[in-house]
Amino acid sequence: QDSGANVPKQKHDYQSDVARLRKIVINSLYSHRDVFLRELISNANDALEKLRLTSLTEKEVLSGAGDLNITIKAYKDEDGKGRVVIRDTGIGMSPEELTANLGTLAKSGTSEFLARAESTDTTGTGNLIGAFGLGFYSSFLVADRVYVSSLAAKSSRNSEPTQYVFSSGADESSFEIYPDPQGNTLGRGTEITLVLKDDAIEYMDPHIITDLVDKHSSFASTFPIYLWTERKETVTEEEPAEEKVTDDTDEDEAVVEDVTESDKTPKTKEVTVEEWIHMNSQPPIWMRDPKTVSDEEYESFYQATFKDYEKPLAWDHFSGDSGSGVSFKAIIFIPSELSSEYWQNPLQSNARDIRLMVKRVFITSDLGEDALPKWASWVKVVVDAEDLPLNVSRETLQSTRFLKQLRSIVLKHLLALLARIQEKEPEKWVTLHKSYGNVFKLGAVEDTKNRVKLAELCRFATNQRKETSLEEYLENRKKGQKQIFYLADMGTTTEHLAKSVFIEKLHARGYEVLLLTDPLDEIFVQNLRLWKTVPFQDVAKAGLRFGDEEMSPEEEKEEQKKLTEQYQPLLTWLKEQAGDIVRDVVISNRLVTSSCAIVADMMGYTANVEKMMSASQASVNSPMRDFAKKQRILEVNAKSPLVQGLLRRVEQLPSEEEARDPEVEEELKEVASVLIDGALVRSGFGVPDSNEFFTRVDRILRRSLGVSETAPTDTTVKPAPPVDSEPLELQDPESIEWEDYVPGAFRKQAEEFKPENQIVFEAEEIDAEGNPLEKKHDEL
Ligand SMILES: Nc1ncnc2c1ncn2[C@@H]1O[C@H](COP(=O)(O)OP(=O)(O)OP(=O)(O)O)[C@@H](O)[C@H]1O
Repeated sequence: QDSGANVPKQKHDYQSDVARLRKIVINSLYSHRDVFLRELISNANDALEKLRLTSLTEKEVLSGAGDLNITIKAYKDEDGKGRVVIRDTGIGMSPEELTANLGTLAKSGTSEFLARAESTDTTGTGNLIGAFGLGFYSSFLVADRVYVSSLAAKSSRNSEPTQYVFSSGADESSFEIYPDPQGNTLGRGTEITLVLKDDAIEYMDPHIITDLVDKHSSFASTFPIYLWTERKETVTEEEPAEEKVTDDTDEDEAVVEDVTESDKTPKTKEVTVEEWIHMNSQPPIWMRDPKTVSDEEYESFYQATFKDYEKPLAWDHFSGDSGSGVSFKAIIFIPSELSSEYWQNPLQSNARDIRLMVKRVFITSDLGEDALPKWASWVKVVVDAEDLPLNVSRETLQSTRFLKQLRSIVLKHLLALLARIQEKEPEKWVTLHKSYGNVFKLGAVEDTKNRVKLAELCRFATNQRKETSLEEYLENRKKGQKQIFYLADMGTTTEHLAKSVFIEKLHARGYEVLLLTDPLDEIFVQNLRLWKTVPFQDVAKAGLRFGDEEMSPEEEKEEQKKLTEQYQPLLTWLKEQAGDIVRDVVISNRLVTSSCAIVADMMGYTANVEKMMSASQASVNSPMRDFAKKQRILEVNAKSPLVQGLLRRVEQLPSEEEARDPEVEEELKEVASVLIDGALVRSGFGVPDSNEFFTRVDRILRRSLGVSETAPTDTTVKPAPPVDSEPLELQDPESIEWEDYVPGAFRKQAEEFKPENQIVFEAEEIDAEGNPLEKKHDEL
């Protein structure tokens, strides 16, 4: 490949993001130069896969070149520069595609990546490449100049393709596209020629190339990858060696066999034997016996196949028969982390990484929406089916029985793998749970078929320990306990929940309560309703039973009745005061130190559910919601001196109209309203009017301090000056040159404003006429 001096060349500027990316690549990634080879091999593999897929419906694309393979050749050109040429017989690119694919970046998250890479030092950038992948631009890590020659596959849309060249130097801000002066030499596909930088000449060494392919790319392709080599051999004159292109080294050994039988010493000479070595000749790992595959091989395979630069957390390699007569081999992988994209929209996420092969030939990784439930859409799977027809289209595939069976096969193995980690690998389990914990809760809600297994994987904090499974919770239940107690308040901390008024008594008595802070938790318990026949009980709701009550429910009712009679005047009076907020006022059996609390009735919403509903906006004005909102009960603690005191005061209120003292009544009402609002806050609800609430608190405080309740606060303030009628001098908005916003720029500016970075000016103060003043300031 050379510059093609006599052909018309079109010059294009790189899109600005490409220019930025190339700059990062060239300037700061010296220590990651090796990545170029795997990136180019991976692109070549993708192009071959695309060709093979297209050929299922359009045979014509296969014309032009024979085998589907990738070749790598390194040599010195006539100028003594090292060149590495990577060629594939894949789908190829038209000149328009060369321009669009290599001159622009179409990846999501590009700008964010670039901003992060630009603001990090070189050491941090390695991780960033890991997360992003540099693709084709990594060529410029090792090359001064890159030529990409490409001939698109023949198709109905492009029946006479022409071979074009993309050419660009590492230091250039533009690239050129022109017809290949050598004509259509490729037959089909793409050839990338890297003119190596002088300090990257080591990449010509076949041993280094072989090592790199072995380490990173031997699993990147199911197509053969050949490396061109030459070696010196001594052969007899009669039988000179020929150049061979073969993937079988044995044949070449036969070529050099000395077969001379003459008694004369045979004449020998040294010849150069050129040979294509097949570098990835092992069968794909999913076809091998799991016992013969090392952990490193699984890891490299996963990284190359799913383009994840992190190693997988765990995997399971198995084979089986689907029951519908399809035998298969499969590996499922759990990525080290759940991608952050997942939680942005978990209910929309479809499995995109089930790579279905038929007899080693990749068919598709898009098996439709129902390929896996949403909770498991992150799992990476390679599955090779022996007995499916090779030309299955996606539509027919989706209706095959095998696909439905595949779903349950994958889920069964995934759940077994998760359970195995939980049981046998505590450290890995902790890591796994950190990333996937909530996925199991989502799964238990979504996937009713696997609900029990998924719920077994869920963990919750409690008032007694950092973490428990539902199973462990039940093991710790107290005699007679027939409910799983929980308290949910999304967005708070478990420490905060542990101090809640609702668990006062349970905690004091030694009962364990699940403390749920994630929005998913409430949905989880509401859906499960019970675990192993034991129902969940929201301790912020009516219906709480400890299970060891000494009295029978009848006796309790009797006792409650007595207390209620005793406190009736207070209960009735409080109900008048709190009529807008609660449906009833009753004596509590859940409070120890707090004077009162507001609980949701069986049909009502707890504070947490109310929060969730406001967040979702789903049914803001529904009558059901209004009804449920009013299903709250004010519970008062009969043992609280405050409540007892209030009862006494209420009892003392005269009933005869003429004896009533409105001032005393007002004062008492104020106390009650603060008590009720306080109960709302304490129970996690919002107060209807917080301003009003604090005004009342203010009045009560004044009273307790003996300060006049009516004395006004001096509220005079300096009013603003009159409206300024002078017109402002406005700048023409068109003439303003706004700088493009660069993420991270504010942080940079803030850094610059640190005191040590401030510039100190020397200046003198001047009067209105511009004369210097006597007093000098040395700093401004
Ligand atoms: N050998 C090739 N044959 C055909 N098309 C190619 C080849 N190499 C690159 N391309 C095209 O150029 C595009 C850009 O390649 P690049 O390597 O920069 O990004 P990518 O492959 O999309 O992503 P990444 O490599 O980071 O996963 C590819 O998507 C593909 O369309």
